[in-house]
Amino acid sequence: MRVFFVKRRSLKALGKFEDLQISSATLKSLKRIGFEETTPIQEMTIPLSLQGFDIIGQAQTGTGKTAAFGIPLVEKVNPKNKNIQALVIAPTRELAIQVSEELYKIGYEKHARVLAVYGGQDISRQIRALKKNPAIIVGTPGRLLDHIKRKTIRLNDIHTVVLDEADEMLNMGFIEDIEEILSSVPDERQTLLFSATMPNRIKSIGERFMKNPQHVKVKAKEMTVPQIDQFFIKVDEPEKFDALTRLLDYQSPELAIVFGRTKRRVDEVAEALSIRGYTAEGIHGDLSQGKRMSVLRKFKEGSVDVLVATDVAARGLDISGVTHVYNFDIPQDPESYVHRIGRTGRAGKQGMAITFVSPREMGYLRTVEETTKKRMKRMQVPTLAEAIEGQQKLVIEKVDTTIDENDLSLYRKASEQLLEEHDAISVISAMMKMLVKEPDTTPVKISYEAPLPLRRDKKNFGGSKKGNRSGGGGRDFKRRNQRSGKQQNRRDKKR
Ligand SMILES: Nc1ncnc2c1ncn2[C@@H]1O[C@H](COP(=O)(O)OP(=O)(O)OP(=O)(O)O)[C@@H](O)[C@H]1O
Ligand SMILES: [Mg+2]
Repeated sequence: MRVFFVKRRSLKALGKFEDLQISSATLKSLKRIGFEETTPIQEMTIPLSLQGFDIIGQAQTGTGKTAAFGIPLVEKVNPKNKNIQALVIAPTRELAIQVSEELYKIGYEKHARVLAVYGGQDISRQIRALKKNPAIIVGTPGRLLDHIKRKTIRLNDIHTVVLDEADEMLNMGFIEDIEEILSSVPDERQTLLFSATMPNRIKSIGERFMKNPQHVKVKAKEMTVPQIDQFFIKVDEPEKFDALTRLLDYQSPELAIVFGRTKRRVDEVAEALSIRGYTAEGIHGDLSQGKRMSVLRKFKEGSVDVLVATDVAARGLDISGVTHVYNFDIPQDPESYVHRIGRTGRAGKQGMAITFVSPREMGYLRTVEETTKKRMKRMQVPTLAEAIEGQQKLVIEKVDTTIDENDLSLYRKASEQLLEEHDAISVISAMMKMLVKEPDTTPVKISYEAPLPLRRDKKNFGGSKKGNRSGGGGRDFKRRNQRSGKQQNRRDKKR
């Protein structure tokens, strides 16, 4: 196995798509999308993929892995062939939809037909769509298997299989489905695995399904992108909700995702935020597909500005405008942390991630830091005064733009009258008070959630960056990885 390393930190471009032997039709599609230059993972994997190599592609979140596998995939599609030629497997329905949309855009000029098949959508509708001869199928494992068993998907002509979020797909919750799907695909195929994280244990599982895989890793000092400012707040479980609302008031995120550990947690936090006057909605695996899609749509449009989610939204989702990620509960796995916070700071944009950690969970925090090779800075919960100050700043910004962008002549007379009766500061203060969303203390119900079990080994607690990376974390991982399939399934059901 050859290992390629490219030393680049983020989305900084390396080269031109024109130099990568891509057809003029696809170049035209890329132009239409607005991709001008390649990202490092694209630069490195597209030529190898076009040459037919099996690839394990690893690069930080938000650095263009979808197009890295998508462009060669589209290039290799023969639009005249009526059979399915490529398969992309993704862990969640929303991600399958998103990837299919991006492939559609990349394949637009080549007329490469793309179809997403996923659970929760009427299967007969999918069967009708499958009869229209899509060349590329993007799907979730369960529904793909369903179609394979019904023989509504024929895999004989498939030349490429992509596992997006490969480490997740090869983990215990999904591995059996993946094995079954791959056994139905011709052996003479190209297999591509992509993810921001690729623990060695999982990589070797992946290699079982590959021939002479080329490992392309965009090398960076840290596993997370440098544009994400990472903080933690040490907070007792019962204080978490008020800490969250203070942060939301103080930081006024454009769009924020709050990750919770369980579905109940997500429901309760979303409900409690709504009661306190935020436009928040929850998303998790127990909701109907229609509801999941409508929540996500509202979030993308900005009519919901806080999305409360389980790990179902942790991987792959690319929603522009997500400025803040809050880990209401610290994730159990460092990989989950990397993907969760990677919902912000995408495509070179700035982002902020704040992780709540209860005092006895500090071991998990250190394990995350050891894996990502990045220290989180400690932050304090904003004070009430700071929260109000944050809201005032928002009002001041709004006032500035209103003055800049509007004709206010109709309001002058009333304003002058007010100023005859009161001094200017009193008038403005009163208006500020009316406009500022003052912290709300309406009682809400958040059930107590026990912190994660104490990590036995708490090595590397000090401040040294050079900690023994396989210390406490390594041992814990081993224990975790030995969980039975049943336990893993239970974990999957929780989200
Ligand atoms: N060459 C490019 N030029 C500009 N923008 C790009 C380019 N390639 C991808 N992007 C944009 O960057 C964003 C992130 O891309 P993508 O979703 O593929 O990231 P990813 O590496 O798969 O992240 P994750 O690990 O979270 O799945 C998307 O909005 C995508 O449109
Ligand atoms: Mg991705």
